[in-house]
Amino acid sequence: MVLRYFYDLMSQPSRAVYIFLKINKIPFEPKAVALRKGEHYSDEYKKVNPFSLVPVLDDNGFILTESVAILKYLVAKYNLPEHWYPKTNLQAQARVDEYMNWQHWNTRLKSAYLFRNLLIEPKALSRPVDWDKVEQFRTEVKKTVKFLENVWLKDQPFLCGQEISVADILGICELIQLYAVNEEYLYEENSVVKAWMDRVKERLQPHFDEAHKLTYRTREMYPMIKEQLAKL
Ligand SMILES: N[C@@H](CCC(=O)N[C@@H](CS)C(=O)NCC(=O)O)C(=O)O
Repeated sequence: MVLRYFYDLMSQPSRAVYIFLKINKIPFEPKAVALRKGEHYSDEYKKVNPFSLVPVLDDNGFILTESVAILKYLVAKYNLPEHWYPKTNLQAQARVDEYMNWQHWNTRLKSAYLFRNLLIEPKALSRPVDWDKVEQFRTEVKKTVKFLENVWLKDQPFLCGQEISVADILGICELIQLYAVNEEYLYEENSVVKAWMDRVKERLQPHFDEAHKLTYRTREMYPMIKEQLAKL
């Protein structure tokens, strides 16, 4: 039985599932999909995912989209440890669900829009960075970081309790996207959030760094990219 995984490591939810597969030693056939080359718009890929998005899991013909659904499916299928996504404690499970629902419009939306406005859109559309918009999203990211500190991480080391869960993997993969565009000060200046990120990273190594090689490389190239964008 083959588990095939379609992903692009520049995609935050793709990295979350990738790290999760690795950390739990789940064997899979990697199917990299290069979003920058538009491979997700090919007819072949649309047969896998008509939404033209990554990530996608193909479990012997059972196709599943949406990182949250994929993570929950993997926990159940491989009977993974309770802390990733609680089974017996209904309220603990609901708390993880609560974060995963919250993050779509918060950690993910705000960080992804900032990243998009600094890099993806100016590059793809050959137009200068809209600095007013960037400032708006910086403010939004700061608000999200404050919520992480004052709500999710209030009195606990991980987003949903005393132990790491899938929520932490999703959350850190969204925030770290900002490192690629030199905006990491937005979360690093918050000591509670920074300590949480360090804690989560440590638990996910060496897979965290492996999954983020492309993010780190983008960061190295960002000063040059920024110079090019300034000339548009
Ligand atoms: N809610 C989805 C989001 C999937 C998604 O937005 N993927 C992005 C990459 S992060 C994508 O494939 N974008 C391609 C495009 O918009 O053209 C999940 O969590 O899996």
